Amino acid sequence: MSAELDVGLVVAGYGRHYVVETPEGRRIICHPRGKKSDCVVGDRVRWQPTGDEGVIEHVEPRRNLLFRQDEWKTKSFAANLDQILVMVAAEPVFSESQLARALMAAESAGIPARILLNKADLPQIEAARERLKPYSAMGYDVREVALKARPAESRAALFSLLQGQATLVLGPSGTGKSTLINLLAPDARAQVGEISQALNSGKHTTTSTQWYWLDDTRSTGLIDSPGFQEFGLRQISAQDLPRLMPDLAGPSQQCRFYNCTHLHEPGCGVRAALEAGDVNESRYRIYSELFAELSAPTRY
Ligand SMILES: Nc1nc2c(ncn2[C@@H]2O[C@H](COP(=O)(O)OP(=O)(O)OP(=O)(O)O)[C@@H](O)[C@H]2O)c(=O)[nH]1
Ligand SMILES: [Zn+2]
Repeated sequence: MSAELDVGLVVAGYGRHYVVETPEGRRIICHPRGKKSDCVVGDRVRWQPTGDEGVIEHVEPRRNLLFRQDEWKTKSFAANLDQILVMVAAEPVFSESQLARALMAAESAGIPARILLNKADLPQIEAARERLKPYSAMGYDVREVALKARPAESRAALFSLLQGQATLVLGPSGTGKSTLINLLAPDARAQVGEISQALNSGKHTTTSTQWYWLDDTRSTGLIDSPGFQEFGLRQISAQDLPRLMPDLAGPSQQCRFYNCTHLHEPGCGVRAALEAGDVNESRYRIYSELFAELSAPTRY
């Protein structure tokens, strides 16, 4: 690798096209060298100009990478993250399994995660709060906002959480991700810019991963990624599940058998904690479902 190559940050990815930002803030369309498209938003890269565009020659080693994996494919969200903000809302009713999976993927990648509960102005907030109680009890930071109903207050509360960090926002459709981006990065459209709009013509803009700066000094980054249906966790082995679930980790140390599956063995610490009410039933159900899913042989 030549030291003369320019450095850059990957700020958007559209299939095989990437947008790379220079340290001065200029954005250039780049293509990776070779066939494999192996860079993701958040990557630090070395590139060189080829006319108006550029070629990515080298991807710097990553600090971390958040991805999901099913039987057939691995999908990367972003790299070099400081934290993940998993968004849910009072309505639509969120899937606890999806929430748990996002948190476990983050744990497995070694990235801190927080939970953001939106639409606190709606009456359904009570039920959502109740469902999130086990998550605060197991140590997750759960914040409530009303992005649309109380924007100024929500903005202030979020800024201190995000300042100086690179944060990936994950959340199902309808939770308020666009509302969040527009509230925190009022120039979001301009940041996506003509380059990206041209690359993305014909497609809906939220189908690509996009990095937004929240401040003029470009030190606070918010990354929005496309919605998805399934959050596969094939990168995790069934035996590793309790380690990635903070409420099960402790009890699983108490099991009589070192290779306890926590499903039927005598002297199981996890099931004892479940019976004592220290582990929530829905969490145990999520564990059992994931255990079955990750223990099943791949079908091809
Ligand atoms: N009541 C209430 N509604 C909100 C709040 N924040 C956002 N909404 C509404 O929730 C709906 C979804 O918000 P979006 O920001 O479009 O959600 P999204 O997550 O980007 O959804 P997609 O565009 O489908 O990915 C919109 O109708 C918003 O007006 C809030 O604080 N309270
Ligand atoms: Zn056990």
